[in-house]
Amino acid sequence: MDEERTEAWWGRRAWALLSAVRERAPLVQCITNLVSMDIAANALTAAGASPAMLHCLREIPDFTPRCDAVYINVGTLSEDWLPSMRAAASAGRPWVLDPVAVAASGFRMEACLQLLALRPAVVRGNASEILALASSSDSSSSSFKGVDSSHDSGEALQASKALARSSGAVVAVSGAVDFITDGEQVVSASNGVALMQKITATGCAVTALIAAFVGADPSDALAATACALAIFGLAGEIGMESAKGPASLRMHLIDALYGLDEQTVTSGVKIALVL
Ligand SMILES: Nc1ncnc2c1ncn2[C@@H]1O[C@H](COP(=O)(O)OP(=O)(O)OP(=O)(O)O)[C@@H](O)[C@H]1O
Ligand SMILES: Cc1ncsc1CCO
Ligand SMILES: [Mg+2]
Repeated sequence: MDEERTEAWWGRRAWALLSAVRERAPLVQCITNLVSMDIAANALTAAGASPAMLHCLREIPDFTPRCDAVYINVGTLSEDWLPSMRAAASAGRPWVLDPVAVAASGFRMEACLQLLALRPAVVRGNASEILALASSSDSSSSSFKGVDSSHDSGEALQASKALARSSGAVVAVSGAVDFITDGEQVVSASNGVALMQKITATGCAVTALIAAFVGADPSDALAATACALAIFGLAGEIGMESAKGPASLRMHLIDALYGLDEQTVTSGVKIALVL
């Protein structure tokens, strides 16, 4: 990094990336879990991207090469879908992995490790998922509780750096503070509200948004990932001003994402270099 990446620099970068998404409307193929399809597609559309929830193996050779980015999420993995995931990940487009509940089973861990070998640009998970993937073995971890994290994001910081180095991907750990690393640099994104954890598949939706940002500007996956996480969190903060609980936060977050303007983004995103 040559120029100094101050908080103001990140604010301008986040606005530039959101503007690029709105202008270019990147086509994002999502092979994602059945729970997340609606919120992920709506988050992408509200941000200005163009989602396509296609997962049929026979469509991938025609469709995936035309996409700007691919998003693969193993939340409701099945044997039928895994070949589609592998084919889409191998289609030569930048792609992003969400290893939901990777420690749920040996099958899921093996699938995620196979996908990881197909060189995702970005991996985004919660702390428990990144810890499990980095240690990449213990499918009977005693602290494993399902799709939600039982660890704070900071606990997975070293694991995320190790995973970034071994996989070549940018790795993001979400939580109260999101950490994003390429194995060398670590950046934090501190936007968001705790109630976002009470809306199912917000993590899946923000990973889809990361794919859209990478699709709009594949030149710097670390910056795209940090800005997508901060912008999604900022939309959560604004949505929280009108929300009465998780269901209305979901609605207001999507409205806020749609309505973000330059002043709100440049002054609202909280991204910093972690020393
Ligand atoms: N305590 C918190 N405070 C602020 N923001 C949070 C908090 N916890 C999570 N978030 C934000 O919520 C979003 C989802 O992150 P989370 O870590 O809950 O993902 P996840 O566990 O993969 O979710 P899911 O599996 O439901 O999709 C991220 O944008 C993250 O920054
Ligand atoms: C609840 C749930 N189960 C499988 S995927 C998913 C969405 C949150 O990750
Ligand atoms: Mg998740």
